Amino acid sequence: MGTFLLELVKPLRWRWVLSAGCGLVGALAKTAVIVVAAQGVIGGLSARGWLISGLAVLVAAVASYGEQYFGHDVAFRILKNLRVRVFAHLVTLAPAGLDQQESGRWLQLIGGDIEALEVFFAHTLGPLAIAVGYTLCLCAGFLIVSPVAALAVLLVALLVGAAIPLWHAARVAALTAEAAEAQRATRQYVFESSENRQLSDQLGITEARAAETQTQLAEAGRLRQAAERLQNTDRLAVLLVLTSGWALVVWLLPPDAGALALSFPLLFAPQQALARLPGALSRGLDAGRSIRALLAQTPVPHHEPLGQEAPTTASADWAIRLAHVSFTYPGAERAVLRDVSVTLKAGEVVGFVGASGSGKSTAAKLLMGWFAPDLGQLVVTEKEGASASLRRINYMPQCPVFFHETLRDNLTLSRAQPDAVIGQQLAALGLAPWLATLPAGLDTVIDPHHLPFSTGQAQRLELARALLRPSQLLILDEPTSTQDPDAMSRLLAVVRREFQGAVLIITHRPETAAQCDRLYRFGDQQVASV
Ligand SMILES: Nc1ncnc2c1ncn2[C@@H]1O[C@H](COP(=O)(O)OP(=O)(O)OP(=O)(O)O)[C@@H](O)[C@H]1O
Repeated sequence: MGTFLLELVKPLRWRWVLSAGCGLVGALAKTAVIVVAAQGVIGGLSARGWLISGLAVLVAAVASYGEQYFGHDVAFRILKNLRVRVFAHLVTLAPAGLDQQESGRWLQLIGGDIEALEVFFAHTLGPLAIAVGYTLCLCAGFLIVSPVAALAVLLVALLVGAAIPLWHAARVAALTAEAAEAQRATRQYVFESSENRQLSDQLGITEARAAETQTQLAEAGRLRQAAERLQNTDRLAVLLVLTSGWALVVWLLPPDAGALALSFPLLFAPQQALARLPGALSRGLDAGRSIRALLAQTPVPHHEPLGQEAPTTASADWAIRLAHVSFTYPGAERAVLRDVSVTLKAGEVVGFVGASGSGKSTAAKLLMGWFAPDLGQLVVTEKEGASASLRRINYMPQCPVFFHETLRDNLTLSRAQPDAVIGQQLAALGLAPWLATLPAGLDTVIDPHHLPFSTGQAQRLELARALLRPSQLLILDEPTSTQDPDAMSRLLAVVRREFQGAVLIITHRPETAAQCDRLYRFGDQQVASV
């Protein structure tokens, strides 16, 4: 873990050293101001004393600024670098690696863990380095006056800066872990509730979910408050250590070191700043562990990436085939498919039918190259059987997905495409009358939480999106589940007319299956051609 964290800060080490250096100089300058002021209280200040304290105030101010500036510079650069790395890695894991993963986990990682690491570098490592350097300088200062008093200073510094924070951490560790878990669960719940707001409205459970969110937030708050309360006992312990140390040092110091004796209780601010260190340290280490685990996650073996060449439509000879394929999901014990072969050819509409869980979507994912088969092959051919690379595939998932963008951008996925072409596609799918009701037309901004269309229209819009993007294979996952039989026939007729590539339909509906050219029936790890 240490190596991973050091690796993050390595390119920024000089900025970090500058921040810690400024912090140390600032702390020493503040101490000089305190001692000179104590001297003033005891015997009045000479002109030299005023000059020294004036200079020390100036140095302390500049050094504090430097510490904050460089410290935050390091922290925000780490924040940026980590976010870029994590997002880039998520892209390499998608889609198979993110399949069936909890969104709350990603939110916690991106929102909570990366920020915890930023805090770790800005408010944990820096103060630790400053406190260690400062304690050494303080002991050296006292050593000149009295070696025994220097030992007492070291003891107080260790108690305030290490023993009390560690004692605090031991009591607070379980609470912190529980609070982090509560936060993750709350994020997942809030995320799901807002994503499925429409469904909650339909079922009349929106208020119940809102109340549950309040309860979860209150629980997370309660855990945080419990951790805060523990700090009061720490403050008391620090007060006790400082007053006993003070009495001891006053007794040990020679009479002419009155300024040091008087200022003693105010000399341990850098050590007191470490009060929360172990908590932040363990939170930082936990966050580091989850981020490292994500970055170490290797992409699921999949087919070679889709070709980068310009989008293409299928030639008449184009075909894609799973040949004698067996597949078990990573970590699962039972194979979903065993020695299965299916072929899809340009111009054909093929249906996958079979019971729920029989492996229809899995076969589609293998065709899309999300996963590589354990045995057998994914074969793509064109022009009289010559092998070809897997190019553009369009997948229309069961649940339509819309972004908070204009209708145009939702349909073209931000590619330049003439409005006339989009309009024709919508008209072909029977959506022209609906489009005419939108005052802003294609410029209408779609709010994913308040969709301005029905579920059936949403599926047709998704199909329009798929047809607007030239591809060789179009996979429709239950495309007609919310369509009435007439609308369904029209929809399939449009697909046949508008699309030249191979079409795969995954369906449970006999009416849809009846309209396919060929069917594959899935069941018990096997597939039969019907
Ligand atoms: N990412 C995954 N990781 C592990 N197991 C999975 C994953 N996706 C699906 N499965 C399992 O693989 C089996 C086949 O699932 P699949 O989704 O392919 O079935 P299906 O025939 O498409 O079902 P449905 O008609 O309900 O969509 C099921 O037992 C399912 O639980």
